Amino acid sequence: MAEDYILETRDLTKEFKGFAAVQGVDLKVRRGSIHALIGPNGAGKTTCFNLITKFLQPTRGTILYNGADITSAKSADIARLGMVRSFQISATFLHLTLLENVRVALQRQLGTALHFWRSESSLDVLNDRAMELLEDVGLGGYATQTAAELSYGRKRALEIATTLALDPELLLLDEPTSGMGREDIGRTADLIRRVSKDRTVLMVEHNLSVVSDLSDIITVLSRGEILAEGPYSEVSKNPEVVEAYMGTGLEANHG
Ligand SMILES: Nc1ncnc2c1ncn2[C@@H]1O[C@H](COP(=O)(O)OP(=O)(O)OP(=O)(O)O)[C@@H](O)[C@H]1O
Repeated sequence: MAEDYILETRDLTKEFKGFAAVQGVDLKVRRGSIHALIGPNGAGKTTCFNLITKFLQPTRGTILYNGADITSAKSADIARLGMVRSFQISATFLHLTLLENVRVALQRQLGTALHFWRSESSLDVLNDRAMELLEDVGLGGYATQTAAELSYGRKRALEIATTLALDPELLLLDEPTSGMGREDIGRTADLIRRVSKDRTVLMVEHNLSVVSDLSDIITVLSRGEILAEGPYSEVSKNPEVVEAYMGTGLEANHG
């Protein structure tokens, strides 16, 4: 049976003044999987994400989403197609409550459905859905607090709730545990596992313990190119990968 890929890149390449930050990348993300993109600093992970989400235009190559060529699509079109990148914390409204923050995200998604706003009961529906999303990310008990009052880890969870409000089919997570302490890392990993149940997750993540726990498939980038791909058990034993990570404790980081 043919594999079902939600996202595919072919020969994806981005050059900055002749320097190839991403070169000839053929990435295949299987529907329903948690797929991690890892690699040493400067490997091209962020550039890849920026290309996929159309923040950057590739120098050459093709990007297919659900089989459709989105290489020339606009960044704003991508979310409508079901591919959503986790918001940066700066997109959170600190003076609003958590419930209001999620409601804003839901309203954004429903923005064009004007008829929806005509009835009072539709606002209740919105509140109920916002509450559900907060509960999904473990923030049900904080709904009436302002975002400013949250710990760093919980702000990141709120960011995931506002992202889920857009009901993504493919969720792109940008270093979801960066800057977190051990407890928040564990909570975030559980959250990612939970929200991945009925969607695909592609994440750039530096914490290899999180990567090994969560990922079905790992793509290792090095100097803009794919160095290895497979489950963590294979990839972490690959001598080229170990060498690329030399001194960064690829094995030591695990567990
Ligand atoms: N706008 C740009 N102009 C010039 N060079 C760039 C630009 N963006 C990225 N680069 C270069 O491309 C390479 C890949 O960068 P990128 O940020 O994609 O790597 P990364 O794997 O995300 O690294 P990190 O783990 O440190 O975030 C780096 O050498 C970087 O200096």
